[in-house]
Amino acid sequence: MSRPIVIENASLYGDTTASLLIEDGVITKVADAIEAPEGATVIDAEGLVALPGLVDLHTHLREPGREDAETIETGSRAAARGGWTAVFAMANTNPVADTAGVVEQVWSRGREIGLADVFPVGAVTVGLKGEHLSEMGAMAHSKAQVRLFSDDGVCVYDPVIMRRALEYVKTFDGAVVQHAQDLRLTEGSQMHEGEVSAELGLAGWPAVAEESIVARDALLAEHVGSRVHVQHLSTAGSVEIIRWAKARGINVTAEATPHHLLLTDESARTYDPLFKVNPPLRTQSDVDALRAAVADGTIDVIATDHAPHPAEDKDCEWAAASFGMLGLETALGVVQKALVDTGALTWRDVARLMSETPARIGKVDDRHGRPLAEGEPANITLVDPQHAWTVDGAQLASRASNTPYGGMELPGRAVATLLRGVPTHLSPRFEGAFA
Ligand SMILES: NC(=O)N[C@@H](CC(=O)O)C(=O)O
Ligand SMILES: [Zn+2]
Ligand SMILES: [Zn+2]
Repeated sequence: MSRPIVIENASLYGDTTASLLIEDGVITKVADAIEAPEGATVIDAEGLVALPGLVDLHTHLREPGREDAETIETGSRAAARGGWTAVFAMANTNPVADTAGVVEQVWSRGREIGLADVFPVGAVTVGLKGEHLSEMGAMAHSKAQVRLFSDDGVCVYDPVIMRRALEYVKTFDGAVVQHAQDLRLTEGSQMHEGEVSAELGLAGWPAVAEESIVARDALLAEHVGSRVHVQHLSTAGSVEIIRWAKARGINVTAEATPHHLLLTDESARTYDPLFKVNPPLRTQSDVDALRAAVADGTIDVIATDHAPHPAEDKDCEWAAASFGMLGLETALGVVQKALVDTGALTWRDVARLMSETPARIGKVDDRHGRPLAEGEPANITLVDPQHAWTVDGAQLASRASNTPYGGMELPGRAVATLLRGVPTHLSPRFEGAFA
């Protein structure tokens, strides 16, 4: 049995101040003051915000196959440092996570490492090729209990395959998670299609390439009475379509990434491929629409799309570089900067967007995204909103260092993360307490 932990004077959800007692991985008491039991570790959380452990619905861990970019271990460590207690690992690995064997391997490796719960997302189609449905049922009934299926990296483009996938996931209450990108409209695309792409002479990626698929899939989900989740929403038009679909009662949810909530296509002027991402960074008016949608609940989740790439795939000219950027360790700070410090979100909203709702969509809300209350599993993130820090790609836990925020100051960060009462991340100020 581990030693009990007392977290004193934390600001729960940024609202009320309380102390928490944690015993055997469970929150056993929440009170104004708690007398520490014999042998307990006591943490002074004055000034810190306590949130339920964060749940990332969109992570790339790269294992198996691209361990030069990230492993389940380095990615789990990055997750823990970023305040995440659970991550959903995308299927675009090598081999692709399109069988029960691969998803079980990823799930078990996550358990073995123990720094975050790793929930594999299964591929919708065999090899992400978009032609034949994968063995979704076998993945759902494996010990990984897969509920989310995505060909992320590529769009499930064929409407008949998409329809069948939506019908199939209904049998185990799953969802199809879509990377909405019309393949024909984005052939050779390098960045958002607009004034900046025209000036820079880079091939454009029109907003309609995303919006047309979002609209199609909302209609397909309605037609077959199934559930669809749209990944990395990036345009104002996509927000309008999701708003319309929800008003119509369609079972659709959507996520936005921290980078689409902070950065714009103006950053492509640097020609630095660290800003090259799929979908591309859009305009300020798109960013404003995404922020408003996150605040009013049209967008349900903030997910990182943490996409590690080795230096050789980013230290090259823009057109040759891979799409994607790191996100796990910077997400909280970016969200605080873009949304909390600007007054758009409260910390309670952050708990909903980055823990409770992703846990519900991923069907792990019996374990994650739980209330900070007695009897609940002690998955807890302590955030220091005053702990400003300057991002340095070389200092991140990820094996890769492709962060677009290098040199940027972020206002706050996770200073402690507990997974079932076990510290998976402790900033230096707490290391002594646990020594
Ligand atoms: N987002 C990205 O730019 N890249 C992701 C794929 C994806 O999320 O579509 C990757 O796997 O590198
Ligand atoms: Zn994607
Ligand atoms: Zn992705």
